[in-house]
Amino acid sequence: MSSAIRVQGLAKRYGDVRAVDGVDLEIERGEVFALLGPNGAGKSTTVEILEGFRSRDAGEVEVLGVDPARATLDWRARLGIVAQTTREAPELTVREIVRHFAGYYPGPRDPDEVIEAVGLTGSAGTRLRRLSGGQRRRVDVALGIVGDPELLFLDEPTTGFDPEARRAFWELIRGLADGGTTILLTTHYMEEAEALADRVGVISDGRILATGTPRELGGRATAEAEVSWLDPGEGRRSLRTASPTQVVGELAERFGGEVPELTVTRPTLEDVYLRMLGERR
Ligand SMILES: Nc1ncnc2c1ncn2[C@@H]1O[C@H](COP(=O)(O)OP(=O)(O)OP(=O)(O)O)[C@@H](O)[C@H]1O
Repeated sequence: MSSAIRVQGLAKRYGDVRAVDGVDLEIERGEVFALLGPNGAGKSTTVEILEGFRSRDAGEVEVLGVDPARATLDWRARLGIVAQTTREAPELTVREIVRHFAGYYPGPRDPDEVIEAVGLTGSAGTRLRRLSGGQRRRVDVALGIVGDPELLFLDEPTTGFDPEARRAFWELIRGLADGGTTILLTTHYMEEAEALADRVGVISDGRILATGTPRELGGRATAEAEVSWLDPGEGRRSLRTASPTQVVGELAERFGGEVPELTVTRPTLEDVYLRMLGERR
């Protein structure tokens, strides 16, 4: 299978600002890829170039085998885009707007099924202006997937969701991924990247600092673990070690069984992400 997205040496300037400064990126078909980076890192600029909404200054870009700078309607119909929320058509109901958007695509999904998939069946007859922020966001997702896209762009999809809605959304995205949809996600939530992404890329100042699976990024999988426990005489103790199993074994022997308040942790995705950004500055 060919790549869904292939980017080489991508660059874009706004005046003196190098918003994207030599990005290389390859995303396989069927992959869920999360692009992580602080505000102003160049995520939106990169994604909008891939979507064909922004021009580039340099670099090679192929999305579903097509250069987005020469986008056609056929190509566009193969993409799904969930951008930041718009507030258009407040008087339409959920069902009306999903049906309306389905009409733009050659092979749309069943609108009622899509409404069900985003958990809005109970609000299908409700006007958009009456929905909560989180419900409105689900409509955005419904409009992004109603065309049955091969490639879905999700820009900070769960901002403003409560924890339950976020979990439900993750299930929806996993279902799409299981069905073979390629997904490029931007998010500021590390747990979202960890829950959904096959691979993540960290971008800062328009450059990719690292890519890898969430488990392995920045040497996470092989990083030292921290073993922590409560020592009755000395209070909370902790120890960094490359062999936590051995340390826990020794502690268990010392305590003759249960080690009080024992925890074993490795750096979180957020830890390695923040370290990478810190080293960059
Ligand atoms: N239309 C524009 N005109 C001028 N500068 C821009 C424009 N769009 C973006 N920039 C600048 O380009 C840089 C990258 O912005 P971009 O929006 O791509 O970042 P981002 O990673 O998506 O940030 P955020 O997480 O805040 O959405 C920033 O310095 C931004 O100020």
